[in-house]
Amino acid sequence: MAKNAATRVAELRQEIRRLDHLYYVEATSAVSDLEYDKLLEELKSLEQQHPELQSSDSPTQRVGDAPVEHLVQVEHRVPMLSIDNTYSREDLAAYFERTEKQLEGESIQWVMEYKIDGVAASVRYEEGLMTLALTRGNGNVGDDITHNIRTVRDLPLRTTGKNAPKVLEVRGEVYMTNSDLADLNVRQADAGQEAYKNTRNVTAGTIRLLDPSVAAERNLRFFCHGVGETDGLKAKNHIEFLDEVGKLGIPPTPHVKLLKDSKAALDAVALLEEEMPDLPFEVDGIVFKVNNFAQRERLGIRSKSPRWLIAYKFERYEAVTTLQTITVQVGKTGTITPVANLVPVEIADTTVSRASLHNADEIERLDVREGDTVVVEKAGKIIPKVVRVEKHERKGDLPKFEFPTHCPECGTPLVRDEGGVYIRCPSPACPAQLRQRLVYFGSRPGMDIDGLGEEVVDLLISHDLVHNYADLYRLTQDQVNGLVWPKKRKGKDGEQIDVAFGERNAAKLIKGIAETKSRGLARLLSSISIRHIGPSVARILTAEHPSFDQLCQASIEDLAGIHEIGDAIAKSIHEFCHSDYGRDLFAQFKDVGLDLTQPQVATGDGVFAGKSIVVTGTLKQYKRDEIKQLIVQHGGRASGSISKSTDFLVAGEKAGSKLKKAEELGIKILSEDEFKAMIES
Ligand SMILES: NC(=O)c1ccc[n+]([C@@H]2O[C@H](COP(=O)([O-])OP(=O)(O)OC[C@H]3O[C@@H](n4cnc5c(N)ncnc54)[C@H](O)[C@@H]3O)[C@@H](O)[C@H]2O)c1
Ligand SMILES: [Zn+2]
Repeated sequence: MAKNAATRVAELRQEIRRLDHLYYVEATSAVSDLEYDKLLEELKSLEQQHPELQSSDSPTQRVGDAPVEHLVQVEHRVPMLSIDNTYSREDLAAYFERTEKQLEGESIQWVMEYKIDGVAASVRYEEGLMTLALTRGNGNVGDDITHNIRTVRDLPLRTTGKNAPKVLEVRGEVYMTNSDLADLNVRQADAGQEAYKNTRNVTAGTIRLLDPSVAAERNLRFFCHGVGETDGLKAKNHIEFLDEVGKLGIPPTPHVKLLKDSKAALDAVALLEEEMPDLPFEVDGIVFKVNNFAQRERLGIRSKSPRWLIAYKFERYEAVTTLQTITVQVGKTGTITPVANLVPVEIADTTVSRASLHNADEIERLDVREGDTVVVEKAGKIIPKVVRVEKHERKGDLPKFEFPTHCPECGTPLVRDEGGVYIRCPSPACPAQLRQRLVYFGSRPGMDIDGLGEEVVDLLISHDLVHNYADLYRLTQDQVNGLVWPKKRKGKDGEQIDVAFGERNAAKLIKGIAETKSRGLARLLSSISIRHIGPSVARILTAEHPSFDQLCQASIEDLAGIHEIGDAIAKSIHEFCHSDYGRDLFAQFKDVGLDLTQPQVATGDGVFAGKSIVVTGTLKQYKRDEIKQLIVQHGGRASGSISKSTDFLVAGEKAGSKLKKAEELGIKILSEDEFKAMIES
């Protein structure tokens, strides 16, 4: 075993050194960062399991950069370290937990920043004058790149303001914007030279050139995100530091957020992820840092990275391909999304043939046209998107994309959301919206239909069994039994076997649907995706107009006159009631036996207020519907099945499995008489 491990360790070290050389010296990469980090992780864990194999020159112990021969090497006064990284939220959470343990009993504020995908540099100011700029090198010794850093226009040669610190070494990222890269690539093409793949590669290559005029032309930029040797700095934490350097005229890293604890930090990841696609520069992740300098000191350093910060990296991959056509899709609630249909291209082991273009404004912004060469990116779990157009490769004058004016599915004229960027199909009968709507109809906040989830909805639609909500109530056991799932099962000999929906599931589904017939008008109205009509609005409307017919008789003024009902709601419900679609749908609902009235109760009142009650067995004094009505009238919810959240079971004669289950769960059981006594009390 140890022998195998030794071989593998040697193999890994050799491969990682090769990749390091390509990455740091030649400024290219043979594999993705994720793949590289996996190799490094494997090496680390082998070295941990086999301490005898550890060695100080292993790539796990060193910061990767290597000096360039023709440049002058200078020792760092304070080492420039690496950052430990993770690709998963679980690991990130585990890191926060570890750090909190190390600083037991203290509260830790976290700073969240983008991890700019550029090249690290340390820039030294003495008495306000830029004196030296170094690459990170191997962390202890870097290359002198002062001549190139002087060309970075957003870095001052002399700091602004009065009280310049005696010594200030700012650490940060030299980077290039995406549009500068696009311009550069146009110039490259004009000169008959190859395009640069990404901004980081160009930047890494440029800052180490001897002739500074190239760097000047390429418009490099800088963000400060850290600090090296200092004398005379006032800041006690990172936020103060960024503020202080900003006042000196040095650009601090942007979009910084201060989070009060690790929970807030985890929640905030989504904020930066959301803004990411709109940034003018590349980022490859998010960095979290302990804000307080004294706490950083106490946390200290491990082999090659400080303990007080971590990089949460995105798996990010790019590819260049041709955009053949742009089509539009009708999505959730009618939103129209443009989609790029691409010449299939491999990105991160998957073949990508479609990518999102988000909305009409995005098409405008990218100025993307059918036939263009485009850069497609797949970052993390995000769906692939078109990040930019290689305009210099556009052949001739391609026509601009015309956004459709009518829904491609149902032909209804499209409308732009008030004030929004989205264009929607406003037709409630649009078949493209059917799936989303049925899924919501069956969900908990909707009609809460037992057994009707996304997959079942898909199955029913694909077999052409439902075209609207009412069709659900027309389904028969026979129709559903034999439905076959799209995914097959593997048999003993590897053969593909059909999986049928099955009798039990079918019975359960039909029963689950039927049980919702008595949910009442309010629930029904808020389940069928009428604009502005959610559960509470529906309850208010039906309290005033307790049947669908009464609701239809109300004028817009009547409706808008109801307390808490505004004009937009009044208009929306009125329009619905008087539309062909609305009338027809409710005629069908009536036809299949849905209760289109709302029992009158002061919500939250009555003996059963907030309680869930199930009825079972044969009752002597009440009909089923009657007792359910009574439950609702007394503030309760009549439910079909027993669960932990059931409060009472009303058990008549010959009560069977439900009674047994209720007993097992310790649910209070009421006889008919007890029930009667309660509502009459
Ligand atoms: N694909 C390959 O072949 C290959 C080869 C070698 C290295 N790599 C990648 O490089 C990584 C190792 O490089 P590294 O040690 O430079 O780590 P790193 O690049 O992942 O992170 C450290 C650097 O992030 C920069 N940074 C950007 N924004 C920052 C911010 N807001 N705050 C702090 N720092 C910020 C700093 O300059 C710092 O030096 C590997 O984990 C791998 O992902 C890839
Ligand atoms: Zn439509």
